[in-house]
Amino acid sequence: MAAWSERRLIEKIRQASKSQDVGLLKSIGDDCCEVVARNSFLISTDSLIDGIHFDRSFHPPKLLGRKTIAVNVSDIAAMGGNPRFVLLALCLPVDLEWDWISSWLDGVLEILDEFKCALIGGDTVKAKELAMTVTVLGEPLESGAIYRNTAGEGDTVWVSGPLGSAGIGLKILTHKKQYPDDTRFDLFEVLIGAHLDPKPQVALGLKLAESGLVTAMQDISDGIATDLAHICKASEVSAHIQADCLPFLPELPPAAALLNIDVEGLLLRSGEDYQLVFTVRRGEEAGFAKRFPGVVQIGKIHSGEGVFLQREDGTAEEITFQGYEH
Ligand SMILES: Nc1ncnc2c1ncn2[C@@H]1O[C@H](COP(=O)(O)OP(=O)(O)O)[C@@H](O)[C@H]1O
Ligand SMILES: Cc1ncc(C[n+]2csc(CCOP(=O)(O)OP(=O)(O)O)c2C)c(N)n1
Ligand SMILES: [Mg+2]
Repeated sequence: MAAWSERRLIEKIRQASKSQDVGLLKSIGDDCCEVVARNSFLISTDSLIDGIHFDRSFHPPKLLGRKTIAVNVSDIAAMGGNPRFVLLALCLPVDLEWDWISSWLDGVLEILDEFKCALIGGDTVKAKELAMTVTVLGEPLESGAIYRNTAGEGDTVWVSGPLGSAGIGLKILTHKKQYPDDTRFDLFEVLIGAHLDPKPQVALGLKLAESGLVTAMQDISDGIATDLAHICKASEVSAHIQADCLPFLPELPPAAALLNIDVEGLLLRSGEDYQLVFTVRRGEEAGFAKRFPGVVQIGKIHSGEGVFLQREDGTAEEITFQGYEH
């Protein structure tokens, strides 16, 4: 199978990236790109490394291309912004097949198109290991971005959708790698999809920011135990969440039972769901779930520090920063 070549790859990127964006003065092909700043930009960068962030043996390249952009766009969603421009830095082993990187790029371009986001530059180098770094620029609403450090006592804590799906999805894929003939997991495509092709909550993030009722927000990449702890630490408050309020898909418990994995641990600690966790200003929680279908109230902000889980049986546990660790 043919290996990739730098000139061919950059030509494919250049051809595919002819953006009509009026804010784009200079795109791919010069020392820098040049964009017009209307107000301010939200700017974030994140890397995906072979063997750490993905397993090429089961991650289809096109879906990995989508995920590479999705996890970065999710950081813009978490600030209540709109992703506009992306830079792509690629470290590629010399023997990487052209078909693989070409499909990966097709996934990148597909999701960028879905978010009306333009690829405006990057870098391509030969390297020992496969790694991709994405930088994304987004625009906040005129009313401003939503930060992590502005949750207040009496605010309620919410999540945008089911937790633990991506975590169990990864466990299923890892199991199927070892036992390819185990057909018991064929019913759990939705969980596998949550790992392979996560959906960043851009539209919801914008609506939440627009509502003026959300005091702090963050995306869930490392699990709520860690990501809610970021909000608490930055805001100098504590959060008390209810175990029986944590939302999950109906497919999760039977899949977890087959693999003998604890459901609560998946919901709190597995990460990569790219849902939003956010706080709603005190006294504004009534009617909030009706206004934003799918969002779920899971707890409340108090004084003090840390994140605490309360169970139905009356037991409580501190879970501060107990999410995914590299
Ligand atoms: N190598 C680095 N140099 C400078 N800033 C960094 C570096 N690594 C992380 N940061 C900053 O630390 C903060 C937390 O990073 P991270 O945990 O990766 O956030 P996220 O979960 O949103 O990707 C961010 O503001 C990020 O820009
Ligand atoms: C092969 C493989 N092993 C483990 C994981 C699980 N995993 C890798 S990174 C990660 C958390 C998110 O990554 P990070 O780089 O911390 O994102 P950030 O918080 O910077 O957005 C998880 C749950 C995976 N996706 N693939
Ligand atoms: Mg990061």
